[in-house]
Amino acid sequence: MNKKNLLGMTLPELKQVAVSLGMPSFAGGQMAKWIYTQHVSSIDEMTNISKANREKLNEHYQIGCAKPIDAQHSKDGTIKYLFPVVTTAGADSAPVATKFVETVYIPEDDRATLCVSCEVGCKMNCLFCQTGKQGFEGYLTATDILNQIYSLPERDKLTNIVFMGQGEPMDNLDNVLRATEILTASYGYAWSPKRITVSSVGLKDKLKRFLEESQCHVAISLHSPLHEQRQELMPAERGMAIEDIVELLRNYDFSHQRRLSFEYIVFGGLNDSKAHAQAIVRLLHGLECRVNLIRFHQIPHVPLHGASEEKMESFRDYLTQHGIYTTIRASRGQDIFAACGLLSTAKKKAESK
Ligand SMILES: C[S@@+](CC[C@H](N)C(=O)[O-])C[C@H]1O[C@@H](n2cnc3c(N)ncnc32)[C@H](O)[C@@H]1O
Ligand code: SF4
Repeated sequence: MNKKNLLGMTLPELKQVAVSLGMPSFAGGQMAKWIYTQHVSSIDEMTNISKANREKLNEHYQIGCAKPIDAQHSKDGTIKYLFPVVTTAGADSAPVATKFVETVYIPEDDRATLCVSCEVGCKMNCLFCQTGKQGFEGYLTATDILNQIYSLPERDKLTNIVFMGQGEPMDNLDNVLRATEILTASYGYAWSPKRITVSSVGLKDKLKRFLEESQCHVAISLHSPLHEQRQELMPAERGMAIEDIVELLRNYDFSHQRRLSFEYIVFGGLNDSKAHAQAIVRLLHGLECRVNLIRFHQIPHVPLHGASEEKMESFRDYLTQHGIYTTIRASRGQDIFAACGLLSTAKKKAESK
């Protein structure tokens, strides 16, 4: 019999588990503490729950955590981990297979960021992204999203989490929302939503739901302010155009705690002209946001190249001078293929056998 995972359950669900096994409902609160505060790896470690009750729990449930099976170290301190995950065919479907995802730990002077994955591969097929080239291989459960944090050797050093690994968060929204709820709930990790950023290409209806149901920071992958060109780079533009994404975002408040940013890979000779910068200024006019310029990380068989450093700086300066605070994001972990858009576990299954 497949045991159910406790990691990824909300407090009401843990209480429900307790009651269903004839335990008092407060045992659900005890379980939440053991899991989300103590990070136990087995039910037997929950020592304030009686042995008889732990035995009952063990019959049907497990924690659901799993250590990374590989780690690659970059010369800049970035570490890329390979986690086993049990994918599902749909948000509520039964497990289908064990696959792998990559998770990137990025230490800096005063912070440590974890870039987590929410899918194996991705359906969105952006022209410039290695994960997109992998194709879609399955949704991660909330257990497996949270396990990337739970079982991370540097877990206690983390200051920030970004959903910028493999997959499109809006395409696996139920599980992403469940994970962010547990990360921010007082019974869970009790993190401020200000420490979590969810990055998306923008999917119709899903983005709206995310904006309404979460308080986490939002990053939108922009890459071109022009409909035709964005569509060529990112097929998702056909489902939700950038103008509609921006219109939707205008309904929410980003002037206080919650931050909105736009990510923009600067491709040489493609989207780095003054006309592009002007179009971005027009598109984002009056919206409280910032722009992050990203260096293109070259992937095989794609006829795109990154803009020069000089071009990136003048693009940044133009936007900043026209009222849009713009920064150039440092590339991290490029030597171990851990930088933005380089994650792929297409071959990992075969290699690990
Ligand atoms: C891999 S995506 C994951 C999150 C989400 N699916 C998205 O696209 O926003 C994270 C960021 O990496 C960027 N990215 C993808 N491929 C890249 C590449 N080859 N070089 C630099 N950035 C890339 C994406 O555009 C996005 O802004
Ligand atoms: S950039 Fe994001 S949405 Fe596009 S293919 Fe890569 S992971 Fe998917």
